[in-house]
Parts: sequence; C-alpha cells; structure tokens
Amino acid sequence: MSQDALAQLRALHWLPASSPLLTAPLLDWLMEEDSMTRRFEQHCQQVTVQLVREAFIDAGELQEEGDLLPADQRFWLREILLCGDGVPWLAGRTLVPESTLNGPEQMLQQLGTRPLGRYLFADSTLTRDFIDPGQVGALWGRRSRLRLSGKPLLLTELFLPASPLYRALD
Ligand SMILES: C=C(O[C@@H]1C=C(C(=O)O)C=C[C@H]1O)C(=O)O
Repeated sequence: MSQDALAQLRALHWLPASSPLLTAPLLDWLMEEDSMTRRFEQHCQQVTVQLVREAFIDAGELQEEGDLLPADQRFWLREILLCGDGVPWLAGRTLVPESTLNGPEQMLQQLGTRPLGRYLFADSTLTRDFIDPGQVGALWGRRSRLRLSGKPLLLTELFLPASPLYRALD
C-alpha cells in the first residue's frame, strides 16, 4: 500500500489555479494554509503517522523537485502515510536541503512518527511560498514550498481515497 501510494504521489501532475477542474469544495482542501494534520483531526479521533522512509538522498535522485529547491549535495527525505483512526488518508513526501538542517531545523531529522505539521505549525517563523494543486488519475494532491527561518523545504501530499477530502466532493 505505502509504496503504491508514494509512487502515485510522484506521478502527480500540476494544474494551473485557473483550471475548471478545481471546484470550490476541492480548493477548500487543496489550498488549506493551516495544518492538514489539524484539519484531519476534525474528522477522526486520532491522526497517526506510518513512517515509510527517512534518509538522506543525493541530488541526483531528484527529478523536477530539484528545480524548486536550492542546489545542495544531499537532501533529507521523509515519506509517510498520514492516517485517520488507522486508515491511510494521505501520502506525504518531504524534501529538506541539507543546508536547511542547521540550528533548530535539525529537529526535522528526528520526527519519527510525530506528524511534521505539529513541528512546522509550532514555529513562528513558518512561511509558505506557494501551493500547487495536482492530480493523478482520480486522486488529488498538492505541492508546497515552506520555509523555517527563511530556509526552504518541499512538501508533496497525495490525498488517498479514504480521506475526508473526497467526501466533501460528493
Ligand atoms: C505539513 C503537515 O504535516 C503533515 C504530516 C506529514 C509528515 O508527518 O511527514 C506530512 C504531510 C502533512 O500532511 C501538516 O500537518 O500540514
């Protein structure tokens, strides 16, 4: 399940904000500026993280993502499934340039099964450069570049079929 979900995440293609496919109920989810973890908590008893992969990867392993981040030799990669009451609702892939991982941001390497959002949205220096809506097959996703103390990281999220986003589209 997790490898399929992460493969689908990497197959997301990006839509212009003007796309007629992006209805208001869908944009309400895709353009969420606050924590998706916190939003999911409004739809279940407990949000948990299934950790799929955490490791440094070389710049050569990046595809298009490398164009959205500063050049660096290595990037910290975190891939997870974010679950609502144990059911996978979202696949998440976070890329952090090694140059971002200094000072307090070193904590990004120690998250384990704590949701990234709990760390990001507790940091008063958090900013978001953009959110790109995306689609793969019948699934929706998004890509954001976030900054902590001005230092970037790239977050890609794929909403899985059981996630409350799709119930909002009925
Ligand atoms: C960025 C957030 O964290 C969520 C948790 C993630 C993780 O633990 O890696 C990744 C994607 C997000 O959906 C958030 O809550 O908005």
